Amino acid sequence: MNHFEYQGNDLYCEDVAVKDIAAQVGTPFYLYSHATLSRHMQAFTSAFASVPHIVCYSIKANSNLAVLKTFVTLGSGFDMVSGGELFRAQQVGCDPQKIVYSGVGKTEPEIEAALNANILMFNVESPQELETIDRVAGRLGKKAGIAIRVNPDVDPQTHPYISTGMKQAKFGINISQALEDYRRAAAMPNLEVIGVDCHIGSQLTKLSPFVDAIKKIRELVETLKQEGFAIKYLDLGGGLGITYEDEEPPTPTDYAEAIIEATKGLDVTLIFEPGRMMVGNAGILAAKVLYVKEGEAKNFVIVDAAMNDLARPALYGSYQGIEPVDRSTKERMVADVVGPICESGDFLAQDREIPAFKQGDLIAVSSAGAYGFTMASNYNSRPRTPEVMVKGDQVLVIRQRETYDDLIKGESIPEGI
Ligand SMILES: Cc1ncc(COP(=O)(O)O)c(C=O)c1O
Ligand SMILES: N[C@@H](CCCC[NH3+])C(=O)O
Repeated sequence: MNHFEYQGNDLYCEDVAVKDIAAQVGTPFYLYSHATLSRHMQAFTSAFASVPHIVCYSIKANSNLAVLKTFVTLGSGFDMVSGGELFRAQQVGCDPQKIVYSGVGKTEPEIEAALNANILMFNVESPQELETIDRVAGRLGKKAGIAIRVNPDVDPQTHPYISTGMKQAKFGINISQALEDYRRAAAMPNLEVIGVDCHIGSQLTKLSPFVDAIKKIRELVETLKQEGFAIKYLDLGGGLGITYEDEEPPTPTDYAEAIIEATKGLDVTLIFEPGRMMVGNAGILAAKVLYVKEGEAKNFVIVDAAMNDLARPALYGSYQGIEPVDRSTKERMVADVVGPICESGDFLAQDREIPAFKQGDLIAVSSAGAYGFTMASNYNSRPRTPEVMVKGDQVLVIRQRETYDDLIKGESIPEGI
């Protein structure tokens, strides 16, 4: 359920017509519904109400400060993966004891900043990282709370680029080696082993990979406890999928039931790092049709948003819905929806049956709230889009459109060239 619905022929976000926002901010723009963001967070937390847990929203999915603040206000913590994300978390006043830090390439300055911020836990992804965190913590006179990110070698049955929990992946430490590394960590003076972590991939539409991973991890948690490790947290990562086209992912309630059952008796606080399911269907990318070109082999609807604004179709061949902002046209056409970028991979949809759009029409690219703006670039020197949040009848511009001056910020022309 989300709050993008038609009233008559006009697409609305909550109480505001999308066309009115386009008139105000121009196109293209990202648009998020505050009510949908809140609803998703509440659905997730209430599904786990019966067990001790912390929700650490995964910043990378959508890192706009207003989105982060919305979640913090509802009690969320964060899963972060860089110094930049820590900075964002601090800007919105997140409780550092609800921050976990994942990622295979944490630098010393980033580790130092996270220790100084007093975050809850580092999800450690390699034996060398253990040593580095121990050294940096020693230098600062601090103890670092750590979990090892365990790679359980489970197939998440998702796109290979976003599958992380198989042994071919760069992520985590193989489950067969994890116990040994836990023992090594226990001997390091500046580390405090407090958890076990696992994240197997993104856009999962079945429960079985989550459950299979937990079965493997459970054994490790039990062994660690028997050996005297004080494992307080079991971080199960994110990964719950959403409907882009016709997928039927588990609901938060189904997911919670399966997880609660699979972790029964472990006596730990569960940590979750949901990203996509919180924000994906809470956002659209709105764009305007520049040209409709009828070709011999294909028709093209050329819009003013492109792969630099929304990379997912170009990067993963992924499906994003294309909806009219005014649905009064009943005629249909089959076309590629493409942007102005000079790449043949610059498409938002291919061979798609869509309304017979005309020059000047507005389109909504649906399910664009996750990994949309956060993966945008300035390729072809295109200023990045504004981001707008609607809350009831309020239109809140939460990021301005970039200017040409923003594009060249930090560049210089050295004398003599
Ligand atoms: C460590 C980690 N946690 C959480 C997430 C969020 O995943 P999702 O957006 O699929 O919920 C990701 C991305 O897949 C991740 O790499
Ligand atoms: N960027 C990916 C998800 C990456 C998940 C990161 N851990 C997507 O759009 O589907």
